[in-house]
Amino acid sequence: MHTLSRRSVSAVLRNGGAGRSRYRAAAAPISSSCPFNDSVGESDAKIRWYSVLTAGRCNTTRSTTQINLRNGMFLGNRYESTATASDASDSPVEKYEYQAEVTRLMDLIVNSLYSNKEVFLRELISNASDALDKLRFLGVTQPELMKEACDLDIRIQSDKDNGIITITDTGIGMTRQELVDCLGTIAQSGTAKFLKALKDSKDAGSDNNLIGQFGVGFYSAFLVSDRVAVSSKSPKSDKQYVWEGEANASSYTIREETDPEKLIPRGTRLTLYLKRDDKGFAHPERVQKLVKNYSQFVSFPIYTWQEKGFTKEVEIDEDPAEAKKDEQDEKAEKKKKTKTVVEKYWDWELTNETQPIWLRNPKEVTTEEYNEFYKKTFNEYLEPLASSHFTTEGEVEFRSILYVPAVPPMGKDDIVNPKTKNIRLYVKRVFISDDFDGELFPRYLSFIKGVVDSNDLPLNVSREILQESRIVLIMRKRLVRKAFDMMLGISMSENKDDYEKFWESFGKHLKLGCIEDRENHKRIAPLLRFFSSQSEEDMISLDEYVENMKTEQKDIYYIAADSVTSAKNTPFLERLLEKDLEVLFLVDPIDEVAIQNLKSYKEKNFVDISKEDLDLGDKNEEKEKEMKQEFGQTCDWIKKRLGDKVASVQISNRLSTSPCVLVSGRFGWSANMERLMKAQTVGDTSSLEYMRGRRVFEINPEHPIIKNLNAACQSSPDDDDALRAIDLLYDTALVSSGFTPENPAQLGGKIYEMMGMALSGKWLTPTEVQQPVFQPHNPETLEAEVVEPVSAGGQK
Ligand SMILES: Nc1ncnc2c1ncn2[C@@H]1O[C@H](COP(=O)(O)OP(=O)(O)OP(=O)(O)O)[C@@H](O)[C@H]1O
Repeated sequence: MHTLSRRSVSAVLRNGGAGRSRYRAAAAPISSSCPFNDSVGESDAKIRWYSVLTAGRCNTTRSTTQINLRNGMFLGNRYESTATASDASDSPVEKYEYQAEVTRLMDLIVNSLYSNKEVFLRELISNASDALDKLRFLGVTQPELMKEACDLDIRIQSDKDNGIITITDTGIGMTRQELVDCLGTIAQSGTAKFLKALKDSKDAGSDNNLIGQFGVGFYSAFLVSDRVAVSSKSPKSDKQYVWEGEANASSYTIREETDPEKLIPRGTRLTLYLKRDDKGFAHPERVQKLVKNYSQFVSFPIYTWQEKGFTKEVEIDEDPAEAKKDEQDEKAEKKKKTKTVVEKYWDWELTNETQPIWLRNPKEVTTEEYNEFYKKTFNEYLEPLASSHFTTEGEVEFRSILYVPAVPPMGKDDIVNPKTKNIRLYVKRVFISDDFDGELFPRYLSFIKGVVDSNDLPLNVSREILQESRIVLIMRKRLVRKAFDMMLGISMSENKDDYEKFWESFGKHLKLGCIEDRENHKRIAPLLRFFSSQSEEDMISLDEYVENMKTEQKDIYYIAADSVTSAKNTPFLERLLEKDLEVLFLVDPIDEVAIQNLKSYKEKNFVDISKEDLDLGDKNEEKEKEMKQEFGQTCDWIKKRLGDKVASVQISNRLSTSPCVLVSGRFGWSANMERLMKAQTVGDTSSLEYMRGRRVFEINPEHPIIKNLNAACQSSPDDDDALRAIDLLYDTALVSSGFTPENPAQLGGKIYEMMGMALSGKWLTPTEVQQPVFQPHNPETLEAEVVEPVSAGGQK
């Protein structure tokens, strides 16, 4: 712990922290570049990779703000330059306008009724910690950045009488240009996410919630401050600059720091001038409590400035009358009187736990601590569903804590976007990156969060190294295995709600895994859940299905449809239900492809009951032969009528109440797949015709319609009514089997025609039917006039 002698305490108080009056600014040109891109002789592509990750802000601002070429520098929207100093400093003060989004954000923050304002400290400490991380990382290859001999730490001092808080870090700091780029614009940070969520959210009342959910980074300082000063010294520049902004202002100022008392060796000092109602935040005990509460797991020491006391004995001045009395008392002992007093002084106090939690012995870490670490590190509000803390030794050494979140991230495209910043990679405790593209986890597992600390990777690890390294490959395998162990743990837990939550949030991810990760099929399959013909309300696992299989049942049956209702009413189910065989209902668009990729589970094949050659294990060759003899000719006759629409007509073994069904060829698309493919095809769909495969028309020989047609085939195969019945039968089978009819209007026409035939003579005589009930009164305007129906024996 960094402690100061009591004498130095007052010096520290005067200088605001780290004995920094030794450092003086020397005149030197200002770096004209982005923070970490192209400075300090940087040539190493590896570093540039990290630089791009961390300094995206510079690149994005160029297009959105005006470029003023002055000394070759990008100056943002500077619109006024004035030499009037707002401070003791006599350096010129330059005024800049905020980017439009920042103004909007500031407006929101300043006028927000957000009650949990204390998050400001968490956000600012997190920025300080990031700045220290960046310095430590860049310092590996550019030791000159760390030439100032100061510890990597964060110090928070508060002045409760004046309502001022200062937060000082010894991190990477900001050059003048970086102050403009970083604090006057918004980049791809949590703040940008906040703004996006705000845009997406229709409910204006949720603004306040969103501040809490995303954090608004640096600007959260304005939740509690009227005025904020950011004094920063980058190791890439010889000068220190001060950024100053006020709540409710559309501009900020930048000037050089020239007051020697205020110079810092490296890093950034934020001074918050608190609003009248928020001055309570400057109470040292409150600051300490907030740090303990929100920033316990920041991996750099955080010191807060605290009043301390120690007890000592002091002599008491004696009362003269008493003294005289004592003198007279010869037997009295010659002993001075003392009392105990408390001596007060101020000193820095280490306020957080600095040993990273993942380096601790798992036996000594409580679930609450793991959950707290998760919430603080990943800015989460809900506890994780599971966590796993482990160390691997041997070939590759690393420590890790992984978490399964309770909810998916905001944003619809996350399932296909592996870039989630969910895994924080450290090498020997140095933070390296959280920007991965599937290197540590396959994209379908990109929702897993956690930290990984490797002892084997080099500190200057680049993306190329990550992608090609054998070490990373082994790490990935182990991480994936641990992630599956966690998920299996949730699935086997007695608390069924947890797995339901998990499945709702990440079920789709696992199904994507069936398609993308053949190697882990055995791990994914037990985690899958489906509705079934015997469980329409609660999803079942494949294990439950297998346990419920009939002794003679060889396969796992499934049907894909667009809903449970469609699935349970499909004609394909008829015989299976009769035989009490369970059928899985695949109602999510991705289900069918996922199951087809799995192929089997516990040596039982998945069988689509809407495809040809369905074997229900009850083949009766004798009966089949008989049926063929009786209906063979009818099958040929129907095939002749339907032509190329079907590949063949066969006698069905899967129907009991429907007359017929249209099944897909074994290797072709099911009706469900055909529907999905059509929905996804843009433009001409004719190519789909080639890909959909063959269709087989199956007839139910027990059904009266088929029996009737069989008779027609024998007696009058050319009868128009019989042929039209075949057409209608085909079209109806198309619809009931889940396909889309090629010409729905024509099908409607056929049905009306049949209805007409069925109803003719039932209520009206043929002549009455000929008379229209409505007649145009005036053919030009087509206005209709109701004509009283003729009542000639029939009913209206
Ligand atoms: N203490 C600091 N030292 C160095 N740079 C800082 C410091 N505080 C902020 N910055 C710079 O200002 C930028 C803006 O900070 P801000 O907090 O608004 O966003 P962020 O940290 O990038 O993301 P988030 O919104 O998630 O906090 C940071 O990216 C960083 O470059």
